[in-house]
Amino acid sequence: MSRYLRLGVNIDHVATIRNARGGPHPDPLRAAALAAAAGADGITAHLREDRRHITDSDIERLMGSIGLPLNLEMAATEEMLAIALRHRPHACCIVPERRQERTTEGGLDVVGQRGHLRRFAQELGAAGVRVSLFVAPDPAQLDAARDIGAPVVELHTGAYGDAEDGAARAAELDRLRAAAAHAEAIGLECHAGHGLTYDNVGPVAAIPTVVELNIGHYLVGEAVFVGFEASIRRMRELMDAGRAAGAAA
Ligand SMILES: CC(=O)[C@@H](O)[C@H](O)COP(=O)(O)O
Ligand SMILES: NCC(=O)COP(=O)(O)O
Repeated sequence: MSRYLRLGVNIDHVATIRNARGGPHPDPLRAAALAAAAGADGITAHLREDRRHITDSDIERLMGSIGLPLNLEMAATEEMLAIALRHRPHACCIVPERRQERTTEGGLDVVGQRGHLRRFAQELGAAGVRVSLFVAPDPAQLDAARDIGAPVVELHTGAYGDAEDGAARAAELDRLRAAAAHAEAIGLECHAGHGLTYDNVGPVAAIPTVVELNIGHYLVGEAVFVGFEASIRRMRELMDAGRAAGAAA
């Protein structure tokens, strides 16, 4: 029997639209409530160092009211650690961050930053927070994640999403499949996300050892045309269809 695949809805880019005008609308909290109504299993929000979308006040309000597990994405900085330890969300996903980047470009270098990241994994874990590390589908990064005591990895699916349809995309999918199998073999829970769309989600949902997808930008974009709940429900259908196809294969 195939494992349930959770959907974490990332609401960052609702805040991007709000911040374009500086007022309160559209409110990411309302988006979180709609996501819950549409069947999301969790809410993901990335508090960037430059606060370009989600703000401290958003995190505070989300913690108080969403009724779904919150996955706080954050860089491995002292400022973010203090915020996470103050709020103690259900989960923290540690991500790499560059102020100049347009979006999260790659995975963490866990191999090179083992010492630094170990303390974050330990302090957050001791506070009861589920820690995940956002990494490229690279077995060496997964081994390092396990070594420093992180229970979960989230595979960066951006390269897969950006790849041309055909051989390049198939190669990226193979990397994701192999990394997800490796995660299971070494005892890590495996999530995936970034750049997933209606068109590319199926094959990732079919990977049996991936148990959570975090999806945001595309859902918010589609919401402009069909509404936020409808975009989430459609994504959920496509995830379920992908999962079922994977189980039948
Ligand atoms: C880490 C990650 O993938 C998400 O946070 C998502 O991409 C939205 O945030 P950015 O677009 O600011 O990276
Ligand atoms: N960690 C990935 C995430 O939360 C959503 O990424 P995207 O769908 O906004 O690219």
